[in-house]
Amino acid sequence: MTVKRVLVINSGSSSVKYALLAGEDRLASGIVERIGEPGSPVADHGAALDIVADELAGQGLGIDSPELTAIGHRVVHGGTDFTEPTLITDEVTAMIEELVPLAPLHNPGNLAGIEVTRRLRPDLPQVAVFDTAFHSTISPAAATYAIDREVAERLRIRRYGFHGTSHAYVSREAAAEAGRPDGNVIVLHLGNGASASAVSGGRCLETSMGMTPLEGLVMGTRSGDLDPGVLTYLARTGGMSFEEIDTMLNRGGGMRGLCGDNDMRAVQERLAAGDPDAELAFSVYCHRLRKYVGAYYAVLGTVDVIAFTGGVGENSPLVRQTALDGLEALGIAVDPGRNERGERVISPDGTAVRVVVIPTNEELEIARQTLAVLPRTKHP
Ligand SMILES: Nc1ncnc2c1ncn2[C@@H]1O[C@H](COP(=O)(O)OP(=O)(O)O)[C@@H](O)[C@H]1O
Ligand SMILES: CC(=O)OP(=O)(O)O
Ligand SMILES: [Mg+2]
Repeated sequence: MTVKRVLVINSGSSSVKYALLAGEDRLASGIVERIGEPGSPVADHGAALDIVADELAGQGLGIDSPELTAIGHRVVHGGTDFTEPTLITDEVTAMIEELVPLAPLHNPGNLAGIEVTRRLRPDLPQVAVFDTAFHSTISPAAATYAIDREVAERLRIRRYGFHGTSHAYVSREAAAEAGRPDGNVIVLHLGNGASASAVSGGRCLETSMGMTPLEGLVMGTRSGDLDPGVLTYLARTGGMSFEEIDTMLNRGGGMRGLCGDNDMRAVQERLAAGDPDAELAFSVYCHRLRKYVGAYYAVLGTVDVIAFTGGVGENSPLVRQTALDGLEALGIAVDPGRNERGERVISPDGTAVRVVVIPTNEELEIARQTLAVLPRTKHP
């Protein structure tokens, strides 16, 4: 049996990541960054996809390869229309287009990627894997904002949640490794964007991002949770336009807003040097995390595993230690030696809750979900 090859395209707001997988093996992968930023040679997502195509061709693994079975695309917002990976047709791209107002920073880039690869390979099945899909199981109690119901329904305002591919992959790995595939897991996905989820028996019960990827944890450049009264105050008294407010919260908030640096490595270097702005930023970041761990403990009732993932979660012992500090009464603790050495299990033996570090693999999960769709559908 030949191993099926899947090309995965992960278009973000300002980057495109790609990976070519043969079964579970990565044959090639890369990233094109700073798309559309001032001074960047990469003008838009179309230009980024050209670079991806060139890089693959340069390794003899071109998009035109007859060995390719399918192409899988990350699509950030699937609204309530898409709760499963979906074979891409003209009708599907039109529906993704309709969701652009709900994810203006993300869905246009996803669509640009889809357009390029469909043009290059109209013969191949292409599948959309949605960030929101894994969270479609959260209850009405968790999904509903307490605002006017008619307005909310008309404008599709509710909690959708994001990073679902990562939460699905990491929660499954964490539960299986703990010997508790039906267990309760809290996943902390800490990258540039950051989100938490509460998962029970493989089903998502709660997640920290909301209608957009702005709610919840403190992120690199996004504020996370905020009193909604701040928005009206900024407009009415601060004299800011909605565009300015949007930019301030999405691109000039989070760690960047608090201390000027959005990269956690830089923040930690300044912290070590005693910089008070970095100290405040770091403490706000970790306090918010600890608060969500406590909240999701209550949502789940009992917790088997807490899993850290994403660039910060995988690489920062200091964040992991600080975020879970003082939770011994809940059966949560971090062993300093294991944590510093970056071991897979970082809790001490004998504690009730296992704390683990699991590198996320969104590309592998997208490839798996892409292949899972194929037997169920016929490429038109
Ligand atoms: N050794 C490290 N220590 C602390 N933070 C790190 C380290 N390595 C990477 N990071 C942080 O990871 C973040 C990027 O996470 P990543 O998951 O790669 O991003 P994305 O959300 O774009 O996929 C950055 O804030 C970076 O500072
Ligand atoms: C949805 C989202 O926040 O994605 P990212 O972390 O890639 O920006
Ligand atoms: Mg990411």
